[in-house]
Amino acid sequence: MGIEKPFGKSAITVDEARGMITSAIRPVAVETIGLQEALGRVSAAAVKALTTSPPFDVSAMDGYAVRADDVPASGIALPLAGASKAGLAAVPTLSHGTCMRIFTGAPVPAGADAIVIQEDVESDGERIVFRTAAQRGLFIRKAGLNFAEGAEVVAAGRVLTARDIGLLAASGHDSILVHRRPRVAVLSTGDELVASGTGIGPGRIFDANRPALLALVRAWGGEASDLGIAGDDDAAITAALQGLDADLLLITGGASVGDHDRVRPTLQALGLSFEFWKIRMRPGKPLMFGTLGDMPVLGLPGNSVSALVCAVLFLEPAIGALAGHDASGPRFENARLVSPIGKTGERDDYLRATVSLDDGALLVEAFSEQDSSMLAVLASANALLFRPAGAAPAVAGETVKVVRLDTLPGF
Ligand SMILES: Nc1nc2c(c(=O)[nH]1)N[C@H]1C(S)=C(S)[C@@H](COP(=O)(O)OP(=O)(O)OC[C@H]3O[C@@H](n4cnc5c(N)ncnc54)[C@H](O)[C@@H]3O)O[C@H]1N2
Ligand code: MOO
Repeated sequence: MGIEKPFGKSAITVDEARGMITSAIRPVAVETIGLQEALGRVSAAAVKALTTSPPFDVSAMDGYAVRADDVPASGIALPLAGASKAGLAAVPTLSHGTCMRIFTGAPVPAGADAIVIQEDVESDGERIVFRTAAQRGLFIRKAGLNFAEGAEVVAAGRVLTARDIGLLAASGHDSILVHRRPRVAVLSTGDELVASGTGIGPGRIFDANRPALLALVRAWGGEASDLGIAGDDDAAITAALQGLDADLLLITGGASVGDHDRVRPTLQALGLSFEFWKIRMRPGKPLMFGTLGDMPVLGLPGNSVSALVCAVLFLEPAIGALAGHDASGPRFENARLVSPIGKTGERDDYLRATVSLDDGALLVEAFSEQDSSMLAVLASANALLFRPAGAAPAVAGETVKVVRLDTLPGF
C-alpha cells in the first residue's frame, strides 16, 4: 500500500495507525490461574458471585440485638437472653421482650430488627437498660448488601487489581480465567549498538531502546523476550528472527530511508505484509506495522525518544489488544501553558514537558530541547504536550492537551 512513497503527505495519522494496529491484533489464548497470580492479568470472561454477601443479616457493631418495638424510648430495660457471635453455624432466635448480646459480624437473631451499640446501654449482667430508643434497621447489614449470588463481580477484559482479587475471593472464587500474558519479542538493530556493560569501542553507542522496551513490555502485562542486537544487514536480522515464536515482534531502528536501514526490506523479503510505514507525528515518523504470518510486527524508530513515545501511543494499546482489554491509547487531559510555544509543523507534535498542579489546575511547560535522541530530557519529563499538525503558536495561559507519563505503569 504505497509504502515506497516519500515521507510527507501520504503519512497516516496517529489515530488511524493505532486503529490499524489494534484491529489487526487478536487476543491471545486463555488460561485459568490462582488468585495469587492474578494481579495485573486480564479477565477473559465476566465472573459471577458464587455466594451472596453477606450471606445473612449481620451486625455492624458490638452491642445488643432487639426488636425496635420493644425499645421505643430511652430508659427501657430488657432481660438479656443469649448471645450471637461471628461464626455461629445457626442463627439464634430472639424472644419477645428480651434482648441478645451481639458482636460485629455476628448473625442478627431471627426476630431482631435493630442493634443498639454497647456504649448506649447499662448492664447489671442480667438486665440491659437502654439509654436510647432503638431504630429499626440501624447497624444491620442486610443479606446481599455487598452483592447477591449470580451478580457480576468482574467484567470481561478488566486488568485485575488487588481490589478485584479481594472481591473475587469474597464471592467464592479461588481462580479466574484470564488471557495468558502476550509474548513480546524485542530486537534492536544497528551496527553502532553494543549492550551496556560491554566495552563500547570506537563508533559505538550503548543500546538504550531494548532494555527500556523490555521493561515496558513487562510493566504493561506482557512476557518479554530479548532477541538482542542485530547489525544493519539482512542476514543478521533474518538470523535474529530465526525460529521466533511470539505474539508480537518489536523492532527498533533501521526503519528509515538510509542505505543501511535494512529492517523494512528484510521483513519484506521474509513475507511481512505491511499495513503502514510512516505516520504524521513527531517524534516517530518512521513507525512501521505489519504482520508476518499471524504475528504482528511493530517497528519503532531508532531514536530513543521516538521509540519510547511511540511505545506509549502504540505499544501499550497493542499489548492491550493482545491481552484482551481496552486498547484505546493514552488519555488526554487539559493543562494550562506556562510558557509560549511556537507553531507546529506538518506532523502532530508530542513535546516532552513537565506538568504540575497549581491549586487543583494542571500546568504544563515544554522543555526547550526537543531532539528525539535526548533520552535525558524524556527521563526528566512527566508529560507529553500534544500539538496538532499545523497549530499556530500558543501563548502562556492557553489550554492545551497533555498525556501524563507519570500515571502510566512503568513509564
Ligand atoms: N533522509 C531522511 N533521514 C531520516 C528521516 C527522513 O525522513 N529522511 N527520518 C528521521 C527520523 S524522523 C528518524 S526517527 C530516524 C529513524 O531512523 P531509524 O528508525 O532508521 O533508526 P536508525 O537510523 O537506526 O537510528 C536513529 C538514531 O537512533 C540511534 N539508535 C538506534 N537504535 C538505538 C538503540 N537501540 N538505542 C539507542 N540509540 C539507538 C541511532 O544510533 C541513530 O542515532 O531517521 C531519521 N532519518
Ligand atoms: O520522528 Mo523522528 O522520531 O522525528 O526523530
